[in-house]
Amino acid sequence: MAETAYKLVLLRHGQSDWNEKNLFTGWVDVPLTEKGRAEAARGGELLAQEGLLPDVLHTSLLKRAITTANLALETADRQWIPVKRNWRLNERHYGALQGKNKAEIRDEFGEDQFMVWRRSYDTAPPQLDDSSEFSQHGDPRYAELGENAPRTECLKDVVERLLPYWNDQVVPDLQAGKTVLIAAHGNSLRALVKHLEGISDDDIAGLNIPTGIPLYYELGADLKPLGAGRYLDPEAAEAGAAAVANQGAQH
Ligand SMILES: O=C(O)[C@@H](CO)OP(=O)(O)O
Repeated sequence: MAETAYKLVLLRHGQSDWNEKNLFTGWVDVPLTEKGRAEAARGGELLAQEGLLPDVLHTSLLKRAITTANLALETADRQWIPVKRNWRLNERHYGALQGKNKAEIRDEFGEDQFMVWRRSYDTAPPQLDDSSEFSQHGDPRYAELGENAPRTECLKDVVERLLPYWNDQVVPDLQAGKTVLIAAHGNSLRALVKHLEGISDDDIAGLNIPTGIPLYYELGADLKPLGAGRYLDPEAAEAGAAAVANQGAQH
């Protein structure tokens, strides 16, 4: 008998305005660039070519993920599928770094501190003040969070807030035999991949997720990957991940 194989596709949004400008973004709701829109459409093309047609979509509450999913599904002719959106799929809240240039932060604080803030598992950047122009304080989409809305997060915080959504909302869709598309972000997807693949707290620092390229997993009945995750365009994914890793060096 064939092994159970749940089908899961992870898609980081295409290039955003602030990816292009090399700014820490987090929960700031920035749009895609034209390049990002093209990446998203190409992502949909890859899904269609592979016959990986999503039955249900889960997105964050941020327009770069929402637009990416819309464009990909339009290309794959799957605009009609049901959609669930949740803040638990949002990018990591980048605290006081939101809106700051990555290369300038690296220059000002040094490579070590920069890497701790950017890729350590359990050290969050300083909190973002509610009065900052880059704060989400008072944003109606986070009303349900009240005073518990994050003002900064480390990756560990993201794992902790993401897993209840994974278990309660995504897993039932997989178990119902649906091909699930999750359109989200560099760090919320790093958190999910860490969980799925059992990557250690140290090793996750070296994992970077490229923009706009579907990452496909087959999961067994125990919800663990049956093999390695597979990017539908592996060459572009390798180049894209290297570009993400290198962002602090780009002036
Ligand atoms: O700025 C951000 O929100 C994220 C993703 O773009 O950046 P990083 O890859 O540096 O964690």
